[in-house]
Amino acid sequence: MARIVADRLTIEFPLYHMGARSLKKRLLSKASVRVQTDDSNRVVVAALRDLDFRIERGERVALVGSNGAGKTTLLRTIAGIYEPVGGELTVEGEIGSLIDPGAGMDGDSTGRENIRLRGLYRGMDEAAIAALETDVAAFSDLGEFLEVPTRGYSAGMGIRLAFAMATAMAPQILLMDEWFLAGDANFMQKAEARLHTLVNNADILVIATHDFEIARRWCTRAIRLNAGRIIADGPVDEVLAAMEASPAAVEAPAE
Ligand SMILES: Nc1ncnc2c1ncn2[C@@H]1O[C@H](COP(=O)(O)OP(=O)(O)OP(=O)(O)O)[C@@H](O)[C@H]1O
Repeated sequence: MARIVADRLTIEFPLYHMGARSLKKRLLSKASVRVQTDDSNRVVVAALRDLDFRIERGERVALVGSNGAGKTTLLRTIAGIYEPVGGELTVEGEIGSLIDPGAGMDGDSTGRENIRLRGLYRGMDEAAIAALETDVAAFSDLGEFLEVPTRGYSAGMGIRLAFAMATAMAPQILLMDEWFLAGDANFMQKAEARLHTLVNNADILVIATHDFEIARRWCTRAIRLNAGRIIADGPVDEVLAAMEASPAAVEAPAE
């Protein structure tokens, strides 16, 4: 059973380059509710603050909000890339993520080796790995580039391989950032059909996007973030209509 539950989930990023006594630090801490000093007197950005939500099986959720609102940070936290500094996040279900094209990819290994590594990591047997290899090779259409270390790929090639790998295995929870739209038009046509199958088979979908059309097309619920806090959570049409009526959200006050 897939489920994501956040209970006062908080994520902070330390800003290491600021010295303990810097003037900049004192000024920033006074002027901003997001740049703060933590208990160890380090300067931190409060990327997500006290988030409470539940996402249950069958839900299709769009994370929306302006630049720096926390959408990508939340996706990465659900994917297990960042550890909460406060609160709790419970994720039940196998995750497939289309967040960073390069994530989980070894740049020194070829495309083909990366496919095999992913299969091994997932505990697949040799027959399943061979099937995965055939499927990803056909879908990504990388030809001889499949034999080249992925470090040498263009951005578009990296996206093709990452997309083909992530969508070859049906995850229960599918996390997507809108980078996948960066594919060229031909690839996107192919990608959409595959994405539909994947989304229909996934128990939970979470997309971070600025694009209302994408949110309306793929999602039923929207969570609006602003300055690291949830300021709206409900049916996608209602949340987006409110955003259209009032695009500039007010900075949430510090507690
Ligand atoms: N690795 C990091 N180190 C330091 N600060 C970070 C890091 N990642 C994100 N942040 C900060 O956390 C906040 C939230 O960023 P995030 O990328 O999650 O926003 P977003 O809503 O995805 O924005 P965008 O729409 O611009 O992609 C920002 O203030 C950002 O500067």
